[in-house]
Amino acid sequence: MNLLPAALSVAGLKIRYGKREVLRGLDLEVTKGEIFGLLGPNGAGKTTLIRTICGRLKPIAGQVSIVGQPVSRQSLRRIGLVPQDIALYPHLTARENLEVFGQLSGLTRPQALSAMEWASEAANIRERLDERIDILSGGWKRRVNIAAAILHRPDLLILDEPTVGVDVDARNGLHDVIQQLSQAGMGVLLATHDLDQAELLCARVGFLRGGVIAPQGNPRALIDETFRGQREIIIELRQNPTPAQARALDKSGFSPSNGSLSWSRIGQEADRSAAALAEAFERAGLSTREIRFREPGLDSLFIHLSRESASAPEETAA
Ligand SMILES: Nc1ncnc2c1ncn2[C@@H]1O[C@H](COP(=O)(O)OP(=O)(O)OP(=O)(O)O)[C@@H](O)[C@H]1O
Repeated sequence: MNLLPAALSVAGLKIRYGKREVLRGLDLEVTKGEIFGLLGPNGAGKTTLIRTICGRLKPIAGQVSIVGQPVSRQSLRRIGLVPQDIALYPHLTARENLEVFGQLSGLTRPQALSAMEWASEAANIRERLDERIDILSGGWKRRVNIAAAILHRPDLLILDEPTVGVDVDARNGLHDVIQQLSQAGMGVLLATHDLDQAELLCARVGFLRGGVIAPQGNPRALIDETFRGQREIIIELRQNPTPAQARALDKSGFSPSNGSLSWSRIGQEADRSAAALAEAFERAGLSTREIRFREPGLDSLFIHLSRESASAPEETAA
């Protein structure tokens, strides 16, 4: 049993924009040392949730606690936020940026120096400290942004899409940094569209849809519970389907997975049914380049849940 307060605890959170309730009784807990992956389609409310946790939006109901304390000037200081857009001074060096952020977070000069030392090590940016931000690549900027956000050693680190616009090597470097910060005891809330990243880094993930986070759990366990041994069939087409063909594919349970040439569906089909499927596609005027099967991943679950949400009726507050 964990008797320490969670890094973040959200209970029954409701947020409304005008008549539209975007968060409808949302519950979430991120423990210290945990990386929680916040997933959800565009417009589901991830930014709204992050803004509420950071005290920028006032809920109409529910509570947010940061290390056991309700949102206040004091408790907000225990959060480090790395926003989606790089928030650094482009004409200053990484070191100068950290100095500015150190001053802004109210640290004395000696405290700021030791914080800079620690944060540069933790974000692995020592070798670039004296370079100007505007000449750094996306990955390095992101790491400097993380260093700036952790200067005050927060208990909760919120990362909003940290690997957007970052190449593969830099993405791996960022993953190492995030993992080390969680191992050092920070709770990490990672909002991401990168499902491979979530599967790799997060012990738990949650899908924000319909104003709540459901389901939540270990990625592998959620995949196994949902698909129960079924496999994903992926069909690569030779040419884009017409709108009518795309509608027919959608009706048969297929979703486009990577542009409109690749379609996938979860099913019971065995390898030997690939030929029969290819024939059925040919009859519908769709020539197939490849049909393959694989174990479903978090991306398959995401597509499955997004389809479910899309077919659910939209609710509006009275
Ligand atoms: N200030 C606002 N006034 C009215 N509606 C808003 C406001 N901010 C966001 N919304 C709406 O609330 C919903 C949730 O928006 P939000 O930006 O939180 O989603 P998101 O999950 O962060 O999306 P994305 O992944 O695209 O960043 C959207 O339908 C959006 O249009």
